[in-house]
Amino acid sequence: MLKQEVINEMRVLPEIDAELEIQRRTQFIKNQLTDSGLTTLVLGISGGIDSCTLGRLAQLAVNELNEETNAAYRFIAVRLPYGVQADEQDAQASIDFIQPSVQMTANVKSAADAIHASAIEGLKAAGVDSFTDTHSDFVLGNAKARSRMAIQYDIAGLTQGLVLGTDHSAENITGFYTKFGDGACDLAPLFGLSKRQVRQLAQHMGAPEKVITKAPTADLESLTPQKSDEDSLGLTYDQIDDFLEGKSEDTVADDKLLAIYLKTQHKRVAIPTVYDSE
Ligand SMILES: Nc1ncnc2c1ncn2[C@@H]1O[C@H](COP(=O)(O)OP(=O)(O)OC[C@H]2O[C@@H]([n+]3cccc(C(=O)O)c3)[C@H](O)[C@@H]2O)[C@@H](O)[C@H]1O
Ligand SMILES: Nc1ncnc2c1ncn2[C@@H]1O[C@H](COP(=O)(O)OP(=O)(O)OP(=O)(O)O)[C@@H](O)[C@H]1O
Ligand SMILES: [Mg+2]
Repeated sequence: MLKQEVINEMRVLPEIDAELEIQRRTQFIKNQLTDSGLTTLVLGISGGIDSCTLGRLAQLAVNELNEETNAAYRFIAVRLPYGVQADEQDAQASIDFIQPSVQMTANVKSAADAIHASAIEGLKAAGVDSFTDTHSDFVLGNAKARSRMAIQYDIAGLTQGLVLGTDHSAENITGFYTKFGDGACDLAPLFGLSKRQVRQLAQHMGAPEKVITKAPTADLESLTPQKSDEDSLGLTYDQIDDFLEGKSEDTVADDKLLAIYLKTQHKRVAIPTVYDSE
């Protein structure tokens, strides 16, 4: 039955030992970095709980590697605002908590605006112009996420780095990320955790309370700044987490979630070729 198949695919345990998950995922990051022969980890720090948690795990990983070897591993925490960000203080609180080897800022506004304006201009010149302001703003939101991805890969290229991704199972199951934007990365150390389990790890490591308890937001749409993920999805993270942890008895929410899962399946599979349909 689909529900159980999806639960199995998402790998979430009903209960976790936070300390063990921290050690296991830190070790995974260390292994990926040493196996790659590279020296640097790169991650955008938004002010949300996912990047706060993974940023700290990344810093723990490089701290341990530097204690164990003579090499100089580092974590670069990247602020990637689009113009001025409303929850900038939360991003700064995350950085204070993470204590990254390096912190830097790259504003994505000019890159994202240029990509979107070029597309609109070209389409209009070709006589295709039937999109509303709301639709255009939504698509620009995805250009922001893809600009963040491009900048992080630029930084990784310049610094012998790997790009980390914050995708966890509550995000993976909903496909609630931009394809080849924040969905693109070299490793996804939070996969297998529900949203409340990500918060559990953050709490255990001593992350700032205001970041742990804040409402998750993609914050991509300029017309609706700081819109909550739950409003966008029409589901609460408690409903998604209960499903993932095998605890949901809410068949209406389960069906809604499964419909979202099926609709976003193209984001989770390898790029199709002719051989997939033969
Ligand atoms: N059936 C199909 N088979 C193969 N490809 C398919 C497809 N349907 C769409 N596509 C392709 O995928 C594209 C749509 O995907 P995509 O560009 O991702 O766009 P889309 O899924 O429409 O939007 C991304 C959603 O993720 C949310 N998001 C994004 C980033 C971060 C976060 C966050 O929580 O922080 C949330 C965002 O708010 C929005 O609701 C289409 O333009 C098309 O190219
Ligand atoms: N303004 C930003 N600055 C830097 N990185 C960003 C920014 N916005 C998004 N990102 C990157 O994209 C990722 C996906 O965003 P997402 O909103 O899912 O995670 P989050 O903000 O860390 O946590 P939450 O989902 O609770 O808001 C972030 O974890 C971060 O790495
Ligand atoms: Mg966010």
